[in-house]
Amino acid sequence: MSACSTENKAPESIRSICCIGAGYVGGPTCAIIAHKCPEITVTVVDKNPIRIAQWNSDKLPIYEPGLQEIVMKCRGKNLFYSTNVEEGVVNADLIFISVNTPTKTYGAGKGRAADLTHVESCARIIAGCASGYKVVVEKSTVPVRAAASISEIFGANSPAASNFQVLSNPEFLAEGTAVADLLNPDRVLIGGSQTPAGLEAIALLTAVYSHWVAPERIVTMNTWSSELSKLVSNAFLAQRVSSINAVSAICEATGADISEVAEAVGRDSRIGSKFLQASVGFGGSCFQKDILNLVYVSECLNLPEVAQYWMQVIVMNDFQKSRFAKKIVSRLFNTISNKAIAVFGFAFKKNTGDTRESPAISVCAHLLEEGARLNIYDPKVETEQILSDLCHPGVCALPRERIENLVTTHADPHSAAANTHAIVVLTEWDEFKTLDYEKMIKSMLRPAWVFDGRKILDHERLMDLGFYTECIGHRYQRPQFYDHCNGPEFPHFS
Ligand SMILES: NC(=O)C1=CN([C@@H]2O[C@H](COP(=O)(O)OP(=O)(O)OC[C@H]3O[C@@H](n4cnc5c(N)ncnc54)[C@H](O)[C@@H]3O)[C@@H](O)[C@H]2O)C=CC1
Ligand SMILES: O=C(O)[C@H]1O[C@H](OP(=O)(O)OP(=O)(O)OC[C@H]2O[C@@H](n3ccc(=O)[nH]c3=O)[C@H](O)[C@@H]2O)[C@H](O)[C@@H](O)[C@@H]1O
Repeated sequence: MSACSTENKAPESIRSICCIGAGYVGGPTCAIIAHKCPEITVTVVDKNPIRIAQWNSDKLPIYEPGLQEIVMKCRGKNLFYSTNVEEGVVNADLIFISVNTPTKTYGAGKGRAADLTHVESCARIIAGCASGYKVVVEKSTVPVRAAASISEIFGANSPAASNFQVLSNPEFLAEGTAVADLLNPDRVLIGGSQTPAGLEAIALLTAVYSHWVAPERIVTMNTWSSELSKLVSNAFLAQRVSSINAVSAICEATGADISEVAEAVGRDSRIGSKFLQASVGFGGSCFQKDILNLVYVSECLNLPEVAQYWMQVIVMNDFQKSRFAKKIVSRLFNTISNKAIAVFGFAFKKNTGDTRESPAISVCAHLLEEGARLNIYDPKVETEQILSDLCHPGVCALPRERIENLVTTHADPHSAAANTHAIVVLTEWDEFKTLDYEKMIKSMLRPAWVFDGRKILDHERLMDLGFYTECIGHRYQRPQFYDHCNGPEFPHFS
């Protein structure tokens, strides 16, 4: 397959890479490495045969703009996908561990700590089959000092593995922009032991990224700083979203506009304008999990005030999601039982089909528990995924059969909106901005509502067309309607 080093000493350069984990990170990252480093053989391995078959097919398992073209260009040349994890490991100079590290759902640290089962299993597989010189790179997001556990597993299981160098190289790509982020990263972070052998391994990995990343963007540091920096980066980003969302509630109550406030605040160069887009709440597989991880690390270090500080970011996010869902019920005369509602968007953000921790899941669950019938449209999320998310234990109090009865997925937004009382926008897909709302309102029941959880629609125009609207962070109702809705005499029919 490839010529990796069989000796114990470091090769002059990395010729062969294996990535364990063909997911949202391993897949795109390795495609870019293969694309930019034609002399390196890159093999992505995964224990999930379906995922590997999809990577080897014309329909990739994940949607990322620009990814398909790069995979098609490199696949079969220097980019391979396989279920044979051991073979991939044995043949590589450098091994990325890019497996999932979800929040623990059992035992010590349940609901907070990162579940490192998959990382540990990779370490044991590597220790069990690899020899010669290997650089093992933590790409997965892990708690600080996880690399020490990997080294310990190596040392305890195999004399050969006790010399493997373990680096931390966390990934900062965002879904939907993974290709652009990987091609032009703000920084590549590499942490390693500050010994001669550690520095040698850091240099080898640096040389891989140097094929396309400028030297000043490759930051090296000690392993623990690198591991912690990843958790802290996500915590800071999520904290900005929760901060602006907290202010959005004040805007809705006062008549201030969150976009104007965000612009005014973000114009301060010390604050900056990014990640100040108010929304129905942040989602995605990582923000919540990584903050919980940070909370758990803080608790374990007997720093309860630090733990509570970061926990508040999640508390605010939960508040935002439930505040939005409750507002929908309230505006629809406090009862949505048996009312049809169109849901536009189910992915956790635009340009991805990923629904992990999507705010749409909890908002839809809330509406279903109130008895609503949901017509869901998302351009990239499959029906089975939507049902599986809503029927997942602990998400919605209703039995699966009832959820399946109440939820209908649609292949186009116009059919989703027909005969409904309201449209609820939960993902900021660009196509929602240019839909024919004039045609749509004619097929809806009156009053026809739009609840814009992403602040992407032209509400003045929607109101001209006859819609009543609600939007995160801004009051759009005409004054007389607003007074009616919010006054003490607001009718309660339930
Ligand atoms: N999704 C994202 O945008 C980002 C994720 N991360 C981090 O990267 C890591 C991976 O995340 P995703 O790619 O989203 O996860 P994912 O769930 O999409 O992919 C992980 C893959 O690892 C495979 N796997 C697990 N254990 C295995 C084993 N022992 N042998 C072979 N394959 C195994 C699974 O089958 C799965 O296909 C996580 O730690 C995450 O926090 C970091 C930055 C961005
Ligand atoms: O570790 C990870 O998994 C990744 O997590 C995030 O990336 P991602 O979750 O893919 O997407 P983001 O663009 O960060 O959006 C996260 C959530 O916040 C929401 N968001 C984001 C920005 C904003 O201003 N407002 C807002 O509500 C998005 O809609 C989405 O639901 C980080 O941006 C990446 O740097 C990191 O690598």
